[in-house]
Parts: sequence; C-alpha cells; structure tokens
Amino acid sequence: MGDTIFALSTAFSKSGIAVIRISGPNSLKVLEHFSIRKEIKPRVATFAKLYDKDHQLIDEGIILHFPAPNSFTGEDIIELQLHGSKVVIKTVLEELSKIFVMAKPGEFSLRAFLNNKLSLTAAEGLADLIDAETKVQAKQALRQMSGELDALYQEWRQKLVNLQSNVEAYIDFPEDIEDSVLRELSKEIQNLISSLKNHLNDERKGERLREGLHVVIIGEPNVGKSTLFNCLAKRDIAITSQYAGTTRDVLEAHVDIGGYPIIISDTAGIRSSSDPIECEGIARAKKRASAADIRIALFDKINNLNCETLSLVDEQTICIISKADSQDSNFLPINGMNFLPISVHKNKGINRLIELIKDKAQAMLTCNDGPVITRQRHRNCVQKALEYLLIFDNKKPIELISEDLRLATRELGKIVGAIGADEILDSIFSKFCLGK
Ligand SMILES: Nc1nc2c(c(=O)[nH]1)N(C=O)[C@@H](CNc1ccc(C(=O)N[C@@H](CCC(=O)O)C(=O)O)cc1)CN2
Ligand SMILES: Nc1nc2c(ncn2[C@@H]2O[C@H](COP(=O)(O)OP(=O)(O)OP(=O)(O)O)[C@@H](O)[C@H]2O)c(=O)[nH]1
Ligand SMILES: [K+]
Ligand SMILES: [Mg+2]
Repeated sequence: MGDTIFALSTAFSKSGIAVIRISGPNSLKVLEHFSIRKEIKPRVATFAKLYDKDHQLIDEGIILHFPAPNSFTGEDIIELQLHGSKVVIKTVLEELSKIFVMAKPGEFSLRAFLNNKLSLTAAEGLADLIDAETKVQAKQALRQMSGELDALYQEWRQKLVNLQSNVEAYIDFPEDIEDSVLRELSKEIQNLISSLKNHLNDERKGERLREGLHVVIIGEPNVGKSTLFNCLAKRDIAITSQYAGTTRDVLEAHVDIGGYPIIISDTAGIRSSSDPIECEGIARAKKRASAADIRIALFDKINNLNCETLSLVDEQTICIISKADSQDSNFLPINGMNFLPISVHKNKGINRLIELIKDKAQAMLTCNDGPVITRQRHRNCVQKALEYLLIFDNKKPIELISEDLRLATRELGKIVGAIGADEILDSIFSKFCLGK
C-alpha cells in the first residue's frame, strides 16, 4: 500500500461532470499542485478553481475531502468533480501522474477491502452492481453488497473454527475424549454438510442471473427467425430477406425481459445443404441450440412441421407458429405440444411470447431462500469445504479430524477473504473497472 493513487471514476467521454478520485496518505498535496487556495473542510463540497504551474485556469469544480478513516477506501480521499470535457480530464490526469500513481482497475475497492471497509463478497457485489444490466441483477448485487453472503460463510466458518478448537483440546489426551463428544461433533458436521449441500444445490441460479440466460431462436430457413430476433432486440441487427439461407453466423443481443437479463441468439436455418458455408452455419446453430437455457423453435407450417427442428424441442423449448398474420394468438395443441401463433408483421402474440420467456427466466433464476452463490469462485470453495467434511469420520485419529476441519475452514476463509492470498485478490479485483 502506501502509494497515493488516482483515477478517473467516471467514463472517459464528453459528459456533464467527471469525477477523479485520489486516495492515500498524500492526497491533500493535490490542493497545492493545482494552486487551490480555498480552505477545504472535511466532507463539505467546496467550489474551487484549478490552475496549472503557469497560473492558467484548467477548470473550476467541486472539491471533496474524506479524511481517513472515514472514506470509501478508509484512506484520505480527495475528489475532484470537474466538467466532463476530454481536454480537462486529460490535463488533470497528466498533472496527477506527476505526483501520484495511476490506480490499477479495482484498486480503490481492494484498498477498501484491506482496510476492512468492505467484505470480499461485498466488493464482488459492488462490481456486479456496476456490471448489472437489469433490475433483478442489480437486486442480487445489492443483496450481496449488504453482507448477507459474507455473514452466511462467516457463520459456517466460525462453527468450524469452534469445532476444531473443541477437538484440539483432546489432541494431547485422546483417551480422555468421550463418545458423547464425538457423537456431538458428528452431528454438528452432518448439519453443516447438509447446509453446504443445500447451498450448492441451487441449479446455478445466482450465477446464471449474473451471466444472463441464453435463449436461442431455431427453425428451418425462412420461417422468420431473424425478423423475430430483431423484434425482441428492438434493433435492426440481423439481415432479413425472402431468400432462404440468409443468416449464417450466430448473432447475439442482450435484452432485458421483465428485469431478467437475456442473451438472445439468432441462428442459421436448419436444413440439409451442400453449401459448405451454410453447413458450418447450421452446425453452429445446432451447437448453440443445445447449449442454450431456453429454445424458441419456429415453424411456419402447421401441417408440415419440420422434423429436424422438432427433434431439438424439449421442456425448455417454446414452440411458435410464425407468420400467423390473420390468426389469434391462442395456443394450438398439436401432437401433444402447445404452439403459440405469432406474427411480427402484425404484432400479434409478441407480448405473450415475451411473458413466456419471462416466466421461464423467473423460474430458472429465482432463489427463494437465503443468499446465493453468484460466482464459480464461491462454488469451488464451498465444494472443496464440503469434500473435507465428507471425509470426516469420528473413528479417525484426532489429529486427522482436526486437519480436515482446518482445511474446510480454509476454503470458507478463501471466499470471505480471511485467507487473502495475493493471487486470489488479484484475480478478483483486476476484473473491476478502472476508477472503482
Ligand atoms: N462522489 C462520490 N459518489 C459516490 C461514491 C464516491 O466515492 N464518490 N461511491 C463510491 O463507491 C459510492 C458511495 N459509496 C461510499 C461509501 C463510503 C463512503 C464514506 O465516506 N464512508 C465513510 C463514512 C460513512 C458514513 O458517513 O456513514 C466510512 O465508511 O467511514 C462514501 C461513499 C457511490 N457514490
Ligand atoms: N407475413 C409475414 N411474413 C414474415 C413475418 N416474419 C417474417 N416474415 C417474412 O419471412 C421472410 C423470412 O424472414 P427472415 O427473418 O429472414 O427468416 P429467417 O428464418 O431468419 O431466414 P434464414 O435466415 O434464411 O433462415 C421475410 O420475407 C420476412 O419478411 C410475419 O410475421 N409475417
Ligand atoms: K431469410
Ligand atoms: Mg435469418
């Protein structure tokens, strides 16, 4: 630590206001550097002018001082709230680099974590909030920022620490340990095992919510896939035409459906083809279809349903009759399946389709109880902790029992940052954005 760092915390683009943050023991030096003469009172917004060494005005702005330890990072912070002009931003950053060090991505949050201002999972939640594209994603991030997930893992970890210290009391006198103590220990461990298993058995809902749900549109050529794709994306992304075989590459759009993050893909029409490029497109379409969470299968002929598309239909597939321009959008039961007629051209059934996607997303992404795993990192650690608990056997020598408990504790410690190996912190914070 030690260094005083700075970064632009807002986006580098033309904007109303730009915020530059400076954090570290020497941050107040910035006042002298820009010849700011006004007294800057702690935590009070002060209007001031910034000058360069030749007494030329750079900009006028608002200065904030958050004295340590009562700041976001826990260090002395100065904020320069300037006009969002690229020239102003560039000039000020250039000046700051003469006296301070440019912050690395996530370095402010890393310092906040190291100064106990943020738990590790709360810092991850903060990064998720910034990355969130929909309300439900933001809600999950805010829950994690509030410390729920941290509290859960800390509670489990503390239980393990207590159990381990109970066991260790007997290490030098293993013959003194009574059966009732071992039975109690077994019981506690079985309880933890079932809590951890429960927590892991979540169908990756939290992670999927963070990443977005993959929905793919499939069907034979010319059924109107790209037309529907553009309609759902509310943008003219894909080329549509009357010629079968128009789409070759998989196209993607991020859309917000009822607060749920959906990554929707348009694909090449599936048919047998001798054109090698079209064949590659079809192979990609099939691959994407099987990897997706939800499929939307389009058929434009009720009486002659395309077999190859039908073979890709499963529980998580929404079956659509497309180009149903003169039809009501009520489900049609065909061969024991329900087909929703839609028409993009006549705007029929589209809202119903959106509702269907939303319902499926809700079912796949909503966890009812307790804080959830939101990253693979959490899952890996909980899984490993579980594995150490599963090999618990109260007939083992006490030293071995104690060692397994220690290793399980360590895995939970990694999630909450109690085991703060540099490489763990590096891999987490380096993915944050600059200035955060
Ligand atoms: N201008 C500005 N807006 C911002 C931030 C910022 O750094 N600057 N934030 C940056 O992420 C977020 C707010 N987060 C913050 C977190 C803690 C403190 C802070 O001063 N904490 C003190 C006092 C807490 C209190 O008064 O309750 C502390 O923790 O001791 C400030 C902002 C969003 N908005
Ligand atoms: N009448 C009518 N025509 C439609 C509708 N949706 C799409 N079409 C027409 O169907 C034709 C094919 O549409 P596309 O969206 O290119 O079909 P596609 O499934 O993406 O085709 P490929 O990419 O070639 O597989 C175009 O002429 C569209 O205008 C609709 O709701 N009603
Ligand atoms: K087409
Ligand atoms: Mg197409």
